[in-house]
Order: sequence, then structure tokens, then C-alpha cells
Amino acid sequence: MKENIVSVQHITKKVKRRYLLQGIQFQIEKGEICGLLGPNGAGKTTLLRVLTGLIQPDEGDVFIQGNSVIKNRQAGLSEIGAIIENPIFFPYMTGRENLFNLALLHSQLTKQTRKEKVEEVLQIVQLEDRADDKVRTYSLGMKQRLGIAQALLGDPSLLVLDEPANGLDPMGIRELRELILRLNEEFGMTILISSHLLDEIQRICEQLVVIREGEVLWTGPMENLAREGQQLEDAFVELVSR
Ligand SMILES: Nc1ncnc2c1ncn2[C@@H]1O[C@H](COP(=O)(O)OP(=O)(O)OP(=O)(O)O)[C@@H](O)[C@H]1O
Repeated sequence: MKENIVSVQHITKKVKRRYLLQGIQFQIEKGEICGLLGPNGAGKTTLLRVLTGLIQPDEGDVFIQGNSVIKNRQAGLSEIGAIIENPIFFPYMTGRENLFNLALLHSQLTKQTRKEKVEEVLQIVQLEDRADDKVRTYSLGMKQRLGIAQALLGDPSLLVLDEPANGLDPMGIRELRELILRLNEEFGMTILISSHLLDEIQRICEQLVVIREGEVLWTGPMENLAREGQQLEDAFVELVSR
């Protein structure tokens, strides 16, 4: 049996009297790519912000490799690499310089291993050729890949991507898809990804968590929702309009 790497347990988040998330529960197994879906305003970003420690839930807990991101914040969060909002880089610094700066945040790394890590992640996201160019000259797709490189600096067990394909052109979307699949296949990375691009989700995800109005509406393997030959879009629309 595969090991659960992520366990989301009864997460509830209220703002004033309104529930943004209510009793959210699901698990993600090691090595899986899990898609987080839901209509606009369902609570996806709020959930990913709780998962990555950016906001505190009112109830519940999230365990990453058995470490609570709420009670044992440092250990829990050290297992996660994420792009939640658009990654912010210094435009007048090169990609390599930006990464080196961000690598300083990983205080467990020595100067030498920091340098090696930066080169390693640049290679993984295939930005070595442009690493000495200033970030202001990068396309959106390149900035997104630099964002993923940044997320990989701490050797996370889980990569969390919130709408990573937003604004990308078809070529950028394809490069991103290939990168996500390579991270999963070659490096065994577990990935949680939210997106409105359902055909992209259908191409890359094995598991799905569908939320609506802050609650889990459906969770399970992709093929149980979008049956053989069925478009995920049709299955999704059917599900959320029930
Ligand atoms: N700090 C906040 N205060 C009040 N309401 C909030 C706050 N943050 C989010 N919301 C509301 O919570 C709901 C869920 O928002 P969230 O951004 O998590 O949804 P989403 O599923 O990511 O939506 P989208 O697909 O449009 O990005 C929305 O109705 C939003 O307006």
C-alpha cells in the first residue's frame, strides 16, 4: 500500500460568520499528481493558503509527511514547495541571482550546496541557457518555471501549484505540463495543482479533489469521474450543477 504524504483533516476557515472552508478532508498518496478543482469562489486558493501555512484555519490540521503545518510549522512547511501567488522576483537581477538569494532562506544549506542546488534546479526547469539574463527579459512561462525552480530549492516532498498555467500561451502550457510530468516521473515528486484548465488536469492528474462552497464535493481517481472517453469538462459540469 502506498504511503499518504498529505493528510488534510477537517479544515474549517471562517471570515466573520461566513465559512470559506468547512470540514475539508482528503489524502494524497506519495508520488501522485492530484488536481484541485472547483468553480470560482469554491475556496481553492484559501485551502492552498491554509495548506502552505499562509493563513491559519479555525479548525482542523494538515499533516505533510506526518508533520503538522499548524502545530509543528517549521517541520511541516519544510516539506512543501509552492507557488500560490505569482512568484515575485527582482526584475533587474538574473534568474540565477534571484534563485541564489532565495536559497539563502534555506539556512540548512552551506554556501557550496546552495550553489549546487541552484544549478540543479535551473537544470530541472531547463532555464540554464537563460540563467544569466535579467528576469525582466523572461516570458511569463519562464517566470513560472523559475517559480517552480524556487519551490524546489528546499527539496520538498510536496509541490503545490495554484493555477500555474494562468495567462500562459499554448507553448507555455505545454512546457509547464512537460515539466510537471517530468518532476513526477523522474523525481517521484508529489504534486497538488489547482486549475480551471480541465483538459490540462485530465492529461496530468491521477486523483481529483473537487470542492464547492468550501466543502469537498467529490474525491477519487480521475477515471472514476471522467469515464473512458468522457471529457473531464462534461463530468465536472454535471457534478457541480447537481
Ligand atoms: N480574506 C477574505 N475575507 C473575506 N472573504 C474572502 C477572503 N478570502 C477569500 N474570500 C472569499 O472566499 C471565497 C473563496 O475564495 P477563493 O479565492 O479561495 O476561491 P477559489 O476557489 O480560489 O476561486 P477562483 O477559482 O475564482 O480563484 C470567495 O467567495 C472569496 O470572495
